[in-house]
Amino acid sequence: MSALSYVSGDHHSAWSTYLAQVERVVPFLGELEHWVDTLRHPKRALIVDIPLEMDDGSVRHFEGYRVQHNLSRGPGKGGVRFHPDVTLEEVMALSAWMTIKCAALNLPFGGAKGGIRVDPRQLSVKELERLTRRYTSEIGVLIGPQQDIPAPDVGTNAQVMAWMMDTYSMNVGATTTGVVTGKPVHLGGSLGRVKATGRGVFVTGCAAAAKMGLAIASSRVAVQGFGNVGSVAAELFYQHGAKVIAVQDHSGTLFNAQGIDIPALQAWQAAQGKISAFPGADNIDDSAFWLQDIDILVPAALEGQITAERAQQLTCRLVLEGANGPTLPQADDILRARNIIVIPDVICNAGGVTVSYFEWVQDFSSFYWSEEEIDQRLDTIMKHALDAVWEKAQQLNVTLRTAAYAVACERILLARKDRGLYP
Ligand SMILES: NC(=O)c1ccc[n+]([C@@H]2O[C@H](COP(=O)([O-])OP(=O)(O)OC[C@H]3O[C@@H](n4cnc5c(N)ncnc54)[C@H](O)[C@@H]3O)[C@@H](O)[C@H]2O)c1
Ligand SMILES: N[C@@H](CCC(=O)O)C(=O)O
Repeated sequence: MSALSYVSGDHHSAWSTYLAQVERVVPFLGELEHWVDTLRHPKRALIVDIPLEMDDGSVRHFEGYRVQHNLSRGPGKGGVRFHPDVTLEEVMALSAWMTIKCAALNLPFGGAKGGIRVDPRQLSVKELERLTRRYTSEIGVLIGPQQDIPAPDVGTNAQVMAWMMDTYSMNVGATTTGVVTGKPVHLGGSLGRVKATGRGVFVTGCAAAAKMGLAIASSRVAVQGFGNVGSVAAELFYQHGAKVIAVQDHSGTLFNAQGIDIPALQAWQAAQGKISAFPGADNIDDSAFWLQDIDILVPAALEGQITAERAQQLTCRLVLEGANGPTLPQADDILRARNIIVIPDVICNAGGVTVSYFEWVQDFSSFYWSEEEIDQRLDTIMKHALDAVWEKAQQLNVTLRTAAYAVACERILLARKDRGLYP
């Protein structure tokens, strides 16, 4: 294994977490181990400077990235994150998790990710549009409907995707809907995409709960992150009779032992831009979130949230990783020792990229599917992927994460091997 010169070596970074996860699958790769080093090397990493004229006339510079981790199985695919903590190493890890995710679901994509180190909440809509357009032009050398297809992630949404699509289209001189997914439906977006990730979390959660003999309707759930992923997952659990007793976002933590009224919280969040001070629950200390008496935990915010210490404290039986990389490797070991089942990010939150794949296919054929058709296909793919990984975990006697990596890495490395190395 060769270390990358541009990596910090920080053992708590998302990239370190990803590398540790790869390490755990190596004993199960057989002769494909010969190729595993390819997974430790992003194919391309672009750093861009984005000068932005602010509304007051001043100019600020922001750092942006697009990383294509692996392209062995198809064009790069993965979201764009706007967040003040974004770094190159984080984007590398997020792009690598996309490689594993797309292969675990058998989608014809490699893995990519992008981001800008910025707090989008501090920008006006016009500043955000200018920032997005300049970023899109700067990464234009890498993206394209057959090269690399961005999508939403933390801090971005359908509007940001519309600006990206429009900027790319202006630069190439033709409307190119297939360059990004997660667009508004009237601009070539797919029905079902907005709710797809949360829906996938719920569907895989139900399938896992059924295998464990855990009844959703009487379960107690805690959700960290109340954005695109967390709020939809919470809504589906609520609709199916579960009590969502704790919700946390960047502004604070809510608790209601009788269950929080999720539609009311969604309305509050939409109006306030945060969950804190919601009148239908108590505001509790953030650290208390991890101590509640629950059956199911849905981390749906950022990486590294389930530390070894928190893994010891959790009372749940099931963790559904809506977020990418929420569990540190040491915590994974503790959860396994405590018989807490973790449905890993690369399966659990794959509903989003799966419907992104549907969107990309629909854009190419200019033939659009009904929401019912999309939901049915999504549910089938998610359940099938979970079943395959569950069976693999039993066969190898490993966690579901390592089993998912075994399924995915076999596909990626076989593609690498058969494509060969020489130009
Ligand atoms: N959007 C997608 O389609 C998609 C698909 C798969 C995975 N994911 C992953 O899901 C996670 C959430 O993404 P999203 O699209 O819902 O983002 P989002 O921007 O819509 O929401 C993020 C949420 O996390 C909360 N948050 C931020 N910092 C926090 C902190 N320190 N503590 C608690 N909460 C905090 C925010 O308040 C917000 O509620 C990310 O890990 C992302 O990579 C997103
Ligand atoms: N950002 C999302 C969605 C990616 C996509 O749709 O391409 C993820 O992490 O899976």
